[in-house]
Amino acid sequence: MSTLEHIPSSLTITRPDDWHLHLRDGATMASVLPHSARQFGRAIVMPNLKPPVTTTADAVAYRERILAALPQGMTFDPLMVLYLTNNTSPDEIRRAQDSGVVQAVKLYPAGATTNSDLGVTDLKNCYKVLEVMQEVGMPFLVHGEVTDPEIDIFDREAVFIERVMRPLRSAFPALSVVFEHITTKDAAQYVAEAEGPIAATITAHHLLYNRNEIFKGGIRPHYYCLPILKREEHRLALMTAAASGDERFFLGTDSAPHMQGAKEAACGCAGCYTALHAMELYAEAFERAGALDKLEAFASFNGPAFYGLPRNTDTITLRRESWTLPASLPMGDGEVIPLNAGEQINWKMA
Ligand SMILES: NC(=O)N[C@@H](CC(=O)O)C(=O)O
Repeated sequence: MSTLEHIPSSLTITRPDDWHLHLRDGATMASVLPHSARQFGRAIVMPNLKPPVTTTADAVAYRERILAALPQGMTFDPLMVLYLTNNTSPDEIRRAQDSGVVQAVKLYPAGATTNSDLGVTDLKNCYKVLEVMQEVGMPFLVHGEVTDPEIDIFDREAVFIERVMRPLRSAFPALSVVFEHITTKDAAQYVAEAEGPIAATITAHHLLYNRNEIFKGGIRPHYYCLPILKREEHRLALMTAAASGDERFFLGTDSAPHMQGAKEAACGCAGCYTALHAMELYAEAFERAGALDKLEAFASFNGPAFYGLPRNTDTITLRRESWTLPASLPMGDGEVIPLNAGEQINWKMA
């Protein structure tokens, strides 16, 4: 599919799911929801609210707020996640499992990213909890970056594999782990080759861009996210993994809205907003890689297989049609600037 004549004018695939989404809460959530629900049947909803979603009761209440904010006529199944802290109890995991609402538990190493201050300082504090998760089959979603300030920001994921991921998985070999939003060839290779139940999500922006994008013609805060964009060799390895057909790799947008002022600031927040146009961006990435025929497995099959859920039964259609992204999106009482704001994009959700 390297030449234009081989590119289809439209693409109909099983409805995809987003296995890593920041919906936030309140008015922002109400604005994000229709963007995600238009494309995706379900999403793994990140728990890094302020305060974070640390209990089953919090997750149930958050899910109800999401469903109440869903526009009439739209369907969307929010899959809830607990935020692991040093104080999470094994009983909380059993409650979560019994609830049928909580699908996974998330590791935010303390200080790694947005709203991670209450995250885990040392995974050893959580071994009793991880034992129960392994026993009941609760997946562990891992933000895979060390927080050691001595480690260069571009190396934090690779160092995490050696310092945290390998010891974790040798202590809990039957624990299902999702290495969230991988950004390096090291992580792609680790996930492809590791033994046992492991998978990884990959964002659209890490498939499309390398770190030059952050500095093209000046500093461009809307391309700053965590884990940060890496070198081209890493982008290529991620694209190869996503298009390989390997069931361990699946779609997770990590779409993360921050208000314009919080990003365009002296110390701006990390996060790219892609919920508006995620499938269009993934289609663009897979088209450039000559791998449009691999998009459906990555977006719609591999995730449910890993989570033990059925595939969605309806479809979406993407047309190869250029359109211009809005320059900004009103959200709550502010504006969010989507990734590629004001630029042309070659695919359009029908
Ligand atoms: N991806 C980001 O850069 N930011 C996310 C947090 C996260 O997933 O790291 C956010 O919540 O803003």
